[in-house]
Amino acid sequence: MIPNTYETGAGAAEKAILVSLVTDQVKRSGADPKHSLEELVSLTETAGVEVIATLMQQREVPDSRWFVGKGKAQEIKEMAAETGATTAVFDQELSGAQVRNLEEELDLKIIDRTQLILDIFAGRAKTREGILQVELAQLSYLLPRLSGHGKNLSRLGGGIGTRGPGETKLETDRRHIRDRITELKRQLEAVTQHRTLHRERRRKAGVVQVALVGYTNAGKSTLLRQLTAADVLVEDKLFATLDPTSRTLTLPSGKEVLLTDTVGFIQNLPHDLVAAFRATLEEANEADLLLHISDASSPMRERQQKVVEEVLGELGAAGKTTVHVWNKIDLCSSASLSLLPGGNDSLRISAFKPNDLDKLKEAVEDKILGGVCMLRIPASRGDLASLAYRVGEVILQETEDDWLVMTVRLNPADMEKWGHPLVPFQVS
Ligand SMILES: Nc1nc2c(ncn2[C@@H]2O[C@H](COP(=O)(O)OP(=O)(O)OP(=O)(O)O)[C@@H](O)[C@H]2O)c(=O)[nH]1
Ligand SMILES: [Mg+2]
Repeated sequence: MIPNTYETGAGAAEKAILVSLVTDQVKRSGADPKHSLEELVSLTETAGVEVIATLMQQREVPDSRWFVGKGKAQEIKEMAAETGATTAVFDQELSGAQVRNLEEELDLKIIDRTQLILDIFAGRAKTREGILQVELAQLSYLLPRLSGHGKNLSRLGGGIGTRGPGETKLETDRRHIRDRITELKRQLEAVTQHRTLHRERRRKAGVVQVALVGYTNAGKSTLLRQLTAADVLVEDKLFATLDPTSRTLTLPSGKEVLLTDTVGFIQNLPHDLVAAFRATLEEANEADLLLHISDASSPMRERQQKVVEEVLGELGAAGKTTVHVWNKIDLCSSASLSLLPGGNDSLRISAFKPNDLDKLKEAVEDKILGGVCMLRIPASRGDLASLAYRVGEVILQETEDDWLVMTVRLNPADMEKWGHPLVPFQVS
């Protein structure tokens, strides 16, 4: 039902004009509209569509009918006629009525930023969970806009914005879509439960979980690949990763942790979308340690870091133990590096430098393995001894009569979570 290719159907690449309306509200949001528009160019190209031009307009508030002003709408129309563009992509969310009005007036397919992101996600989703999440997000987006799509969608055929629920579904009544949303939520719940059980099992077994989180294209999958030799997709495209992948990472001490790659974040990610991807992002929420990866070479690096922190906050993962990692420093000038925000918890690396990877592993080790303590365990309790090995770094182990005396480096937070059986045996 959801094709995985970006073919336009017509053979030649679809051409689009990108439009950003800078309203007072946009100005207040803290996002830089110029950078946001540049990001929209990347998103559009990721969706396999050629960008013909970008237009910006300043207005206090959007026009209720056309979103942009009438003059700007005319300009888009003329430009499309000259260049053969068939689509206009807007950087801000449009109402159903605005989409309909613009489609009729401009005779173009009208897409907004959210729809474009959803479309890319639809092309990326591979696992059952991913596919369910994307469909849920698409339907939640479409429901309030059901009347918004006019004749143009069917006339123009395939291409961006037409993937997913499909026309026949769009024509069915809202009730039908609501039922489908309920059903998708139910199915997702079942998949999520399965994932939760899996995670619980890992936790009980004392497996330390580390999640790579960060803005899209920051280098999370590259790091998973470099650190664990995992065969994961790395691409200079936005949202290359949609489904979480986990691999075992061996730390310098030989201790093993589970490292998970997650979906990237982006600014103006609609709340509905975040909610739909909650199940996937739970991986981040449940991790013992977060590696927050940022692209140090991006002109928007600080804004991107903030966006990620905001989304983590929404997910309830704000207070988690985190290592901030500035990646891609090989692409930074020394001037740009000198302006990079520092702090004790932040590292500067290039994912392609083996020394930097070692630095990162050491930082993970330091965070996970805390202070040294001594455990006195009855020699008969092999289960406790192996738990100690799994949750910490055993520095020394000796036998005294019927006791095992172990010197172990344990993280207090980890002990609190799953080291309970060891607590009565801690002697110093
Ligand atoms: N020069 C340089 N490029 C890097 C570095 N790390 C990653 N890249 C490149 O950045 C691009 C994006 O990398 P990914 O690992 O796919 O990024 P991601 O964070 O997984 O992105 P999403 O899955 O889209 O969220 C790729 O072209 C990588 O080769 C680095 O340290 N230096
Ligand atoms: Mg990725």
